[in-house]
Amino acid sequence: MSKFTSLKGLVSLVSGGASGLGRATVERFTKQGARVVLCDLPSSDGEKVAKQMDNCMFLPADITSEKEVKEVLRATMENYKCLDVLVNCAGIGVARKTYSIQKNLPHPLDEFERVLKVNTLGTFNMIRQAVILMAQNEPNEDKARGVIINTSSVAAFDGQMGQVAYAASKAAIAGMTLPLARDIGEFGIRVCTICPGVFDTPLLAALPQKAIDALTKTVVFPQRLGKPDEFAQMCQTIVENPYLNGETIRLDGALRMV
Ligand SMILES: NC(=O)c1ccc[n+]([C@@H]2O[C@H](COP(=O)([O-])OP(=O)(O)OC[C@H]3O[C@@H](n4cnc5c(N)ncnc54)[C@H](O)[C@@H]3O)[C@@H](O)[C@H]2O)c1
Ligand SMILES: C[C@@H](O)[C@H]1CC[C@H]2[C@@H]3CC[C@H]4CC(=O)CC[C@]4(C)[C@H]3CC[C@]12C
Repeated sequence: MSKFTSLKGLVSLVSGGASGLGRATVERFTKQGARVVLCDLPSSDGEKVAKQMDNCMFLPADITSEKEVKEVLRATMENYKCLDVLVNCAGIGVARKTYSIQKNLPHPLDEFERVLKVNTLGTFNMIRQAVILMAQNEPNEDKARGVIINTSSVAAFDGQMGQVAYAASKAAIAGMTLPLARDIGEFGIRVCTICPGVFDTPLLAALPQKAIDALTKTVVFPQRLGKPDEFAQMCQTIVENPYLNGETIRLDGALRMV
């Protein structure tokens, strides 16, 4: 069976794999026979989560650190001799308006910078180093060597009040998708980005229940929060469809945030 027609045996690196959408991706990929490197912060549940799964190892790193990501990729090569799939799930959110007139305070610049650094720079840091490994892979019959999946958000297009930093960071990830595909297509590496709507994860749980209920009511169909495995299923679909490249895919039940 040609490589990438199933997840079986593929060496996959999932950032943010200790929680939420990343964790669901690690679970689905390991169940489908992939060998998975779970990358997350040292302070995360990464070690515990990896131990609960077959063919999964935890390699701690802050995705914004060039040195730490380089070490994760080195260790991936040492343990698995290659890297086939990268799924970038690691990310943070913040709720902050551009200007709080009540406090006469503008959006803190360091907060804006932090969100862009983790979500956008961190995602690119993973990609720029993973490509080096993928480009060394033996190509399959279709000359394919690797697949990269990024996580943006519907906020990239329907950013709400208080989400200027988050929306900017996610719009940048969506904006990177096509130029990345153009840059690394010559190595046989495909790039796609998923824009999730509202999914039932610890990140969303930071919202008050009333706000979660209000957001859920704006999902057209099915009118419920997304299940993290539905995100993971989209990751599997992207890996297994060799003609899907350079695309940004909304996965949101037709939600358009107001
Ligand atoms: N949950 C949603 O409704 C939703 C919707 C759209 C997009 N997203 C995006 O999906 C991704 C996953 O979100 P989630 O809901 O699973 O969140 P989550 O908080 O459950 O998981 C995020 C994971 O990323 C890790 N992480 C954060 N900063 C990191 C860093 N610097 N280095 C390494 N790991 C880091 C965290 O430790 C955590 O394990 C995020 O990028 C988020 O913006 C989530
Ligand atoms: C579509 C999703 O990416 C966003 C929709 C609502 C956002 C949340 C809004 C409240 C924020 C509170 C906070 O300080 C942390 C981040 C948020 C939970 C934020 C995360 C992204 C979503 C879920």
